[in-house]
Parts: sequence; C-alpha cells; structure tokens
Amino acid sequence: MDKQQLFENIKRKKSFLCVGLDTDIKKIPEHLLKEEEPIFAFNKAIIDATADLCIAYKPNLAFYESMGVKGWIAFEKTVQYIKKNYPDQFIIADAKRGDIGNTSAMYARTFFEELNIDSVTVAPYMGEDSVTPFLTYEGKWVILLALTSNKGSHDFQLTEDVNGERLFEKVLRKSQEWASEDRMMYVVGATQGRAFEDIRKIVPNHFLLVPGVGAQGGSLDEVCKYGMNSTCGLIVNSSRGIIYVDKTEKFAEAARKAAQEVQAQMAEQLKAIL
Ligand SMILES: O=C(O)c1cc(=O)[nH]c(=O)n1[C@@H]1O[C@H](COP(=O)(O)O)[C@@H](O)[C@H]1O
Repeated sequence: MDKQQLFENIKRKKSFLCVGLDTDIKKIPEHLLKEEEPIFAFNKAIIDATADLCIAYKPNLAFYESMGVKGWIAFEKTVQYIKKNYPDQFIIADAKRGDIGNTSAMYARTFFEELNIDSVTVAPYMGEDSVTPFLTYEGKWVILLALTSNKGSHDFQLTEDVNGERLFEKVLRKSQEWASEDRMMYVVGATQGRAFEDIRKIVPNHFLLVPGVGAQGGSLDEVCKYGMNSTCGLIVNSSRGIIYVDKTEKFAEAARKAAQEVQAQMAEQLKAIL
C-alpha cells in the first residue's frame, strides 16, 4: 500500500486509527478459552467489530511469540484473515527488529516474503546496514523507532550531543538518506506532546505511527495539533484501550464502541485538513 492509498483510506473512513492486537491469553474473556484457537478467535471478533472504523492493525509479536508455535500460528492466521477479508487494512508487524545486515535480511524475508505484511517496526540503533535490508522490498514499509512513548525514551533518545542535537533528531535526519517518505515512517509516542512540533520540522511529510493514546494516557488533541500534516501523516494506535474494555461475551461490541469514540474524535480532527 502506498502513501496516497493510505490517505485515501483515511479520508474515506474519516479515521487514522490503528487497532493494536496485543492479545494476551491471560486477558481475553474466559469463555474463549474453550475455543480450539482462543487467540485467533479473539482477534477475529475484534477485527470484525472494528474494521470499518480503523485503517490499520498492529499485532505486536511479543504477545504471539510468548506462546511458542501456537502463538506464531495465531499471528499468521490473524494476518491472513485481515488480508483476505479486509484488504484495505494496512498491517504493521510490531517486531522492533534490526541486526547485522544478513540477519536483518532474514527478518525482512519473514515479514515481507513469507507473510507479505505491509510494514515492520525496526530499531535504528545498529545503523544503516541493519535497516536497509528491509528496504529492498517494493511497496513495503519500514517504521523506524524515533521517539518512543515510554519513560526510558529519556535515557538515550532525548539526550543531546555537543551541538545540542538530540539522538531522536539524529535518527530522523540520518535515516532520510536511506529511504524517502514513500518507504519509511517513524514511531513517535503520543505521550511526547510538543516534541511533535520539533519532529515535523525535520520530517514534515512522513507518516508517523503514534502509539500511547488510551492506556498510556497520551493526548490525541495534542498529537493532532502538533503532528498532523496536509495528508494527515498520522496513524494513531490504541491497543488495551480498545481490545480489553470488556471481559464478558460482549467484548467485541464494547471494543467497537471504544473504537467508535476514538474514530469520532479523529473525524473531528480531520476537518482541519479535509
Ligand atoms: O512501536 C510501537 O508500536 C510502540 C512504540 C512506543 O514507543 N510505544 C508503544 O507503546 N509501542 C507499542 O504500542 C502498543 C501500545 O499499546 P497500548 O498502550 O495498550 O495502547 C504496544 O504494542 C507497544 O509495544
């Protein structure tokens, strides 16, 4: 999916919501545990309940890998289900990969060749040759961690060099030598507020993947005020704030309601550019 298609989907659905499929066997409704594949059953119900309200899904690999082979099968089935039934959805494998070149190439093969997923999150720490193997696949996206939503973002990302440049700014500048806004997005946490202003000075046109609204308390208003550009430029993720609002048999309906609330706020914000 290219940048223009993404924007078309945002306009059509009046939404830039990404539903995070961080599916934890310990948190899903008890009645699903009777199912042969409880994780997939949960995901399928959440996807069917929210697909018209969002433009992307982001399964986080940690939740699947923690269950071994069963988890990996649930992950694959979830991806295939979305692709078959909702082909307009942008799929993000949240894997935060990155290693020496030949190893990164294997990660890239996993997500782009084997599973044909649209994008993967990548950590920039090991530099150019750890990221570029992900960029050899036509039409696929790298989503590079820039300024994350967690407290630990202060430990490295927000530290300054002798010239006053912060590490996340260096990541944004340097990585633009590797790929354009048509192949690369950046992760910026919703909790980072006004930092979006500084980020937009360096990457005015890129899409940003923004996790941290909902359970982590980031403000959608602030993200939009400082981060939205003329083609929206934002994919805002919420995981726990949508998928775990109810633990009864009505969990999918409740997830839909939560997604509807966020989508309505997004439709309001989009009025500024549409
Ligand atoms: O790359 C990410 O998606 C990510 C980056 C970041 O800075 N912060 C962050 O929370 N995430 C992920 O986004 C999701 C947030 O989940 P909730 O806090 O439940 O909405 C989780 O899958 C996190 O791993």
